[in-house]
Amino acid sequence: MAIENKPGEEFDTVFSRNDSLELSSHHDHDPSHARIFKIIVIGDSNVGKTCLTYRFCGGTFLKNPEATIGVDFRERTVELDGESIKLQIWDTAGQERFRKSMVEHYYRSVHAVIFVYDVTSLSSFKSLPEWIEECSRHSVGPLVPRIMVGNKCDLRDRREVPTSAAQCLADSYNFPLFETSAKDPAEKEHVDAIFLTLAYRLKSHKPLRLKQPSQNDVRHLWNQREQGSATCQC
Ligand SMILES: Nc1nc2c(ncn2[C@@H]2O[C@H](COP(=O)(O)OP(=O)(O)OP(=O)(O)O)[C@@H](O)[C@H]2O)c(=O)[nH]1
Ligand SMILES: [Mg+2]
Repeated sequence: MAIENKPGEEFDTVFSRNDSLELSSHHDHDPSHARIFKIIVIGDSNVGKTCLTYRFCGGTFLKNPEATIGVDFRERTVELDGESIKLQIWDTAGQERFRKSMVEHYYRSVHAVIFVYDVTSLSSFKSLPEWIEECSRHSVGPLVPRIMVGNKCDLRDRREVPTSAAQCLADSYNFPLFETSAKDPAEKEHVDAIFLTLAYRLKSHKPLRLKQPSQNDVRHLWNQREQGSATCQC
C-alpha cells in the first residue's frame, strides 16, 4: 500500500503496496525495547529500490513490483551484540511526479541513506551525484552514514557500469560501495550485509526512541518526585 503519509503516523506502521508483507517472527526480538533508525533508499526509478528493501525485510524477491508512489515503509528488527535494533526503511519513489510532495519527509530526521543505481543502466549511475546533492541540500549532516549500491548484478551480459567506475565515484564521496542483486537468491546474505553494515554504524548513534524505563527506573524517578515535593516550599 503506497501512501501520501499522514505525518505522525509514519513511525509505527509497516506499509507495502505491492504485497502482503509479513515480517517473520525471527526478525523480531522484543520490538518494544528496540532502538529505531530511519534509513531512506534513494535513486532513479526502476533501479530496484523496492526489490532490495523487500529482499531485506521480506526475505524473497518481489515479483512484478509497481512503481512506488510517495513512499513504502518496511521494517526489520535485527539483533546486534545482544541489542535489538529496529531498522525502519523508507522505500522512496524514483519518479519525480510520485515523490515531489514527499521529499521533505524523506530527509527529515534520517539516520542513514542508501543510494541505489542499476549496474545495467549508465544513466542511473550518472544520476547519483544529483541524488547525493539533493540529500545534502536537505541538511542531512556529514555524519549521517551513506552507502552506494549497484543493483541487478545478476544481469551480467547487460552491465553498463564497471565496478572500477563505481568504486571511483564512491571513493570520491568516501562512501562504501556494494554491488549486488535483489533477484539472485545467492545474494540474499549480501543484501543483508548492506543493511547490517549501516546498523552497526548506527548502533553507536542516538536512538530515535529511547528504551522503555525499567521498573527500577520508574521507582527511582517516583522517589525523586516524592522527595522533591517533600522539600518544596511553595
Ligand atoms: N534482473 C534483476 N531485476 C531486478 C532486480 N531488482 C529489481 N529488478 C527489476 O527492476 C524493476 C524495477 O524494480 P523496483 O524495485 O520496482 O524499482 P524501484 O527503484 O523501486 O522503482 P521506483 O519505485 O519507480 O522508484 C522490476 O521489474 C524488478 O523486477 C535485480 O536485482 N535483478
Ligand atoms: Mg519502488
